[in-house]
Amino acid sequence: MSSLTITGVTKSFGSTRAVDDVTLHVPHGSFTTVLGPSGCGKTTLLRLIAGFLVPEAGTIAFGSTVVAGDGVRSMPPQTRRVGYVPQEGALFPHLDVAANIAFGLPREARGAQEGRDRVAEMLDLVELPADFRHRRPDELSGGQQQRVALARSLAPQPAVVLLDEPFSSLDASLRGSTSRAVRRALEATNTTALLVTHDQNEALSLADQVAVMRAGRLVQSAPPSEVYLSPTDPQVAEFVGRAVVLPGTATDARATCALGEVVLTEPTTGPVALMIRPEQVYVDLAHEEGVRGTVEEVSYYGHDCAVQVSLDDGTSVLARMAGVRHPVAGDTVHLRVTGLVRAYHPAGSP
Ligand SMILES: Nc1ncnc2c1ncn2[C@@H]1O[C@H](COP(=O)(O)OP(=O)(O)OP(=O)(O)O)[C@@H](O)[C@H]1O
Repeated sequence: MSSLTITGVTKSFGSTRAVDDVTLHVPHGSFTTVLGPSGCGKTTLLRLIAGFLVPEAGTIAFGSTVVAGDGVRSMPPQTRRVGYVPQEGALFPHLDVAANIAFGLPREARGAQEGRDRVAEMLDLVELPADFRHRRPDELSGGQQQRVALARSLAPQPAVVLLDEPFSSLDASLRGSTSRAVRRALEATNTTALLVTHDQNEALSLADQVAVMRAGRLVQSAPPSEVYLSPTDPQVAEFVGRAVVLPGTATDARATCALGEVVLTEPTTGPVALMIRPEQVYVDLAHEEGVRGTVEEVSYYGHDCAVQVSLDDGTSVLARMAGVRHPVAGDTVHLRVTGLVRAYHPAGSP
């Protein structure tokens, strides 16, 4: 295993810059998710790392070994020691689970005890029963197939594992349990991994580091809580979750806006856009503390609910609260902001 370092990598298709000057470091043994909307260049980035594509600028290094770029002859995929887990359909349908997992092992190991031991070890690692080794892929559920695909990619002890939306074909509950099992397997083997997704919850819940891409560029890479609570701009804020963005005026550590006074993550001064997460908006049903508004709509999800409130000044604000006791449309409520708020200066201002 080794770290992965991408420096100033660019790749175009005709006039489309699919990956534009991307720099990203994935530390040894850590898990990074690459999050971005459709067409932002996520798959192209993975294909560059795997060696299926060659960058026109920049370098890609596994540990201290440069595998592509800067005058180095691009190392072909088969010599890069990369494990690749695609969306679905990755397994060879005519081979059983054991043969699929052993596929990437040296030929002499495959039929030998060494290969059988490695298959058993990998099945255990991805939390599948040992007797699954004799099943064919069509005798497995989608989630089990993806676990086998991961086992196959890990068997030859790759330097880096790349996962391209590996859970996108699974239904919601299977998706959660499969992704957590995959995460545990990668952690147990101290594997350096990069997972591409357009699912915000998946990106935030699995990763040590989230790399957000937009139109070919990497716009932020940081731990999940930092991307969520301190996104680099309001667009990232709205992409990684629901956000209330309000105009305000900042004076040092505080700012005023339609929701009253808020405390800022970093002091600043002047006109700002304030990014408030809906769960930071406290809905007071019992007291008349905070800014008054009228509930327009309540979306009830069981564990929590989303409450759309129209303030007396006409500003519409989304709040998220526990589903145990909630208001109904037409109720008068009072809102106040809890926790720290990120302020952005309007484009063009210092
Ligand atoms: N082989 C290709 N030839 C021409 N254009 C391509 C090629 N591969 C990708 N592109 C273009 O490059 C851009 C980035 O594509 P890419 O597949 O990397 O995006 P993505 O973020 O993975 O999207 P999705 O989430 O939909 O899979 C898109 O505009 C796409 O049309």
